[in-house]
Amino acid sequence: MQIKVTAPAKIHTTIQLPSSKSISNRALIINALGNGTHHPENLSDCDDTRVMIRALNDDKETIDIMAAGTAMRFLTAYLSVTPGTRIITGTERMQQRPIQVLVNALRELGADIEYVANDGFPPLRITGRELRKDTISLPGNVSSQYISALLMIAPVLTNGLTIRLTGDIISRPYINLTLQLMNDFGVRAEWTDDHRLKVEPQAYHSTPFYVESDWSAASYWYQIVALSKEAEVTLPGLFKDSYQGDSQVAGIFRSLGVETIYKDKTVILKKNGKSVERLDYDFINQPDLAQTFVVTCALLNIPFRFSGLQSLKIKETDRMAALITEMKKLGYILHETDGSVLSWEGERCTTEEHPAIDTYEDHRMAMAFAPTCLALPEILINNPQVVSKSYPRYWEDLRQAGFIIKEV
Ligand SMILES: O=C(O)C1=C[C@@H](OP(=O)(O)O)[C@@H](O)[C@H](O)C1
Ligand SMILES: C=C(OP(=O)(O)O)C(=O)O
Repeated sequence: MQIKVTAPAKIHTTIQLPSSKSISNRALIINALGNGTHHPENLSDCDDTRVMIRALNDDKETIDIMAAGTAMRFLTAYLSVTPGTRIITGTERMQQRPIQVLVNALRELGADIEYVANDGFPPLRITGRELRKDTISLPGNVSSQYISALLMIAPVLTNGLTIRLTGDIISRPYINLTLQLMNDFGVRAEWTDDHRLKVEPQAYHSTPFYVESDWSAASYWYQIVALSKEAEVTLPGLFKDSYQGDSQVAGIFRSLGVETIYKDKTVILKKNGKSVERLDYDFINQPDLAQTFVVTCALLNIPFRFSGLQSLKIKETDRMAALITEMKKLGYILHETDGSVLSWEGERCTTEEHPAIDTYEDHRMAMAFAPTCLALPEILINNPQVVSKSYPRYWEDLRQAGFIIKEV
């Protein structure tokens, strides 16, 4: 399927964003580990949360988590301490996303995990058992989801867990998000130094919990305001002191001329037109925002150097390669350095006449490229349904804001 997206001249709208999938999936795992009696409220309705709910509620032998990285990693740890034998698998891409660091860590703690096909990758066959070892060391520079997965099971391990992280730590706000959620469910879990986490054995307490809106999804509305001539967008369900690291999007977009007004658990985005001349930023803590800023800066003609992007190669697609290829269709030549930096110094090539953006089964490719129609006559997006991974109503919300979306 392919759609053509055309932009309105002005935007003045209120958008109800999806709930955070990162918070939803943590709340679900913690609730299951604590045999919670309160069900988390306002859960995301996205694919990644749906597969998590299904996995926790069904007792089928094989669990298919499709493309959900959090579900794959969190459930691998969860199943390692839950009675029974299950196979966990996902899409073809999920079977190429590495899980060895987590499997090695869990095996070292005593877990029974086998690779069903290729060593280091899903599918996995897991038999739950008691884990008694209480210290583990693992690299912090591959995916923070491995660390979050270990942290969430840590309080129910017989002797608790001390986790030592080696190397640089990527996506640290997601580890802090996990600690925060554990805390909300009555468990003390904390950093004891910059590279060490400690959790004593203790029980989770069931508690009413309401999931906030998704700041990563908000980033596309910031982008829309930045690329519009005239726009004001109200986003209920977001607030300043959010648990989500991607709430930093507000500060970065401020330098691209978008002002954020915080008002009673609602934010209002307004264009102030005051933009920097170039943007250099380290995305090590907010990898999911990289696509939004690559596309926005180039279309605003703002040269950039974005570092800390090493994890982009193992996400829904190789996002570095996908960005380079698709931006070229729009006439922008990006450069990759050392697998972790993407930069653009203003170099242009011929723009394709009717560019059609490939989405590579990556929701963020579709969502970050659709707003380009604000600066172009129109944009074509291939396989637009990929947005359901995190933001199923994305296209409906664009329509509500005045965009015209037609199947071609
Ligand atoms: O823990 C989480 O909820 C997430 C952590 C990040 O992954 P990495 O830690 O693999 O960078 C992020 O990219 C992903 O979308 C969600
Ligand atoms: C990387 C992402 O998700 P995950 O790793 O959980 O599949 C994402 O949503 O951008």
